[in-house]
Amino acid sequence: MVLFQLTSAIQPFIALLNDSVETATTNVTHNATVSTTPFEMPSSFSSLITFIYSFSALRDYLKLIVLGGALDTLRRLYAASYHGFIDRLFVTATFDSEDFSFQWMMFWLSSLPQFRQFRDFTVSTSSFCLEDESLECDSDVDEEMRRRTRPVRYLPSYSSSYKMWYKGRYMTITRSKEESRWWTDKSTLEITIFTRDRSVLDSLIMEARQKWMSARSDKIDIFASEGFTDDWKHVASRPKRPLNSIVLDEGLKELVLEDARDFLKSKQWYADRGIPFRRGYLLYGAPGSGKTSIIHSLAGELGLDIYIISLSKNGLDDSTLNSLISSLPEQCIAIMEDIDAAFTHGLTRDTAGTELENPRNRNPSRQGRDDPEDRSNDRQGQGRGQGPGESPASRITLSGLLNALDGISAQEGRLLFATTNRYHSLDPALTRPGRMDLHVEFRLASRYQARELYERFYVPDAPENATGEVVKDEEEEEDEASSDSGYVTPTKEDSDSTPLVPKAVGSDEPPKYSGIAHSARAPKLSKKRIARLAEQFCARIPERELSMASLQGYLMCYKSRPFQAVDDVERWVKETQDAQDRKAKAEARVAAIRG
Ligand SMILES: Nc1ncnc2c1ncn2[C@@H]1O[C@H](COP(=O)(O)OP(=O)(O)OP(=O)(O)O)[C@@H](O)[C@H]1O
Repeated sequence: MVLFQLTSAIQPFIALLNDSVETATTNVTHNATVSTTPFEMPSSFSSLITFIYSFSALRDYLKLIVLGGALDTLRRLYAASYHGFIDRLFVTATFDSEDFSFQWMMFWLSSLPQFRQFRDFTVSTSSFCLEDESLECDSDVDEEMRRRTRPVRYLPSYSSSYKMWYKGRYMTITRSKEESRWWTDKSTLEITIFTRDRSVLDSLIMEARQKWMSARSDKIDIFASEGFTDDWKHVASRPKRPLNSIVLDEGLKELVLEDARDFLKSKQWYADRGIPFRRGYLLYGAPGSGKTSIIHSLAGELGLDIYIISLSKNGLDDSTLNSLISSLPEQCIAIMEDIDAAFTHGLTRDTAGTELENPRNRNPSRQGRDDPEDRSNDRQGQGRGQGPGESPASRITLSGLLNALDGISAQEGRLLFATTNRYHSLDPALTRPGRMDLHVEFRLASRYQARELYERFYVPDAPENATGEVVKDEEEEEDEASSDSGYVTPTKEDSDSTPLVPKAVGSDEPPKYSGIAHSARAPKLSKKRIARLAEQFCARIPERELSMASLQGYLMCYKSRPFQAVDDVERWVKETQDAQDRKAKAEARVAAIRG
């Protein structure tokens, strides 16, 4: 039946062929009488085969196909046995540029002395180019150039394969770019070592990791998500912030640090009791009081990386959030800043399923207070610059967030830090123990904090005697008090023309000081003297009215003028209070108009 259909199908073509052969023959013989027999349609399968086989060219094609197939099979067999053989002799590892290990390997490679002997490189200033070992000629580069440009490194190029010896073993390194993914810069690094012992590869990776870690021992790595994907991306490296640079009420930072340290050591304790090995910290209180700063500082202190979870990120939904939290590494610090901002409508679990709106149009004068008006505004979808009808950017629901925090797939071993300026607007389900275990309040600056901040601000850079004190006699200090380091604040005109023109005491000619650091221009005071000034400074600061950030901002204007900072602080406090009053009155008027 099939054969019948086949033959009927090709019949028109054979007829066509007959016609064309007849026509061609007629043309070629120029009217000569030539008998041309038309093709006869084969009536059975065997006669079809015989018919096809009667063409000599087809016979040759068939032979070619069989021969080609045999050759290709032989080639494949050879390749398979060759790779099998090679696989037994070599250990091969591939590092993907989207994985962190790629950075270790690139950094390690570029610092190998034998790597420098090659002749073909890619020159790079990317983030894994750390400053400890860059170009050999870098020593000739002056300080300013160093500051203004990124360090340069030689990395493996895409076009070459590098052959070298590692601990007596032959090794090849090939870097290749993934051409199919034109929208990314994804590349891979393949390292093949001539050994049957996989521990050689282990030790190579450990060495690369160690080198990377020690080069970055003073830095913390920060990761963030891209919103639509559940991948973590390395976004920055920041120098560690010493914990003592943050001034809080006595014992507060020690409490958080000890709690975190204790948690990290207690995995077994949690396992024995069947308690999920996770810890959540809720840092709440006034804006600019050090919540974010202490998290960064703790990360440095505990040697953990920071993973920023931005709930208001465009495109983030419950399932992406869940995957993001599940894919956190076992020991890390996850931060959710301004967690209240995600709940623009004062969302509670009853409204779970409601999508959250784009946050962050905070009113600073209200932050840090439990303001009922704030919450009512929020419920109406106002007060953050987003109308009730506007489309949400983030699609997180409260139940989605709660599940992500302590659901079945939530990562174990992580420390979660959430910050908020509006503690009381948070849903109790979010703040309950198990999700937020330790609640820490950050208040506006006390006099104690103001004094500590002042002392740290003017602490001498380098100790000049054995006890670490910069010793000055009182007379010298009095001179400094009268001149306050001999520099004046620039006027608008000054700053328009030159960055800052200092005036030497008793001289009409302003000396050029280009490149002189503030610390060099500041008077060198003894610790005792600084302590006395700090006492005067803090006595003029009202208790719990100003934020630490604003005090820091004030002192920044007096970097090299500690005496003037004390003299002017009273006026500044008064002006700040007046400004706050004016703002409060304006807000009250707006509220009254709104009814
Ligand atoms: N307690 C503090 N000790 C030292 N510096 C502080 C302190 N609080 C704030 N600062 C300084 O103020 C700035 C802002 O601090 P930070 O971002 O940590 O405040 P925050 O409480 O997180 O503010 P927000 O709630 O607005 O996010 C930082 O530069 C920090 O150095």
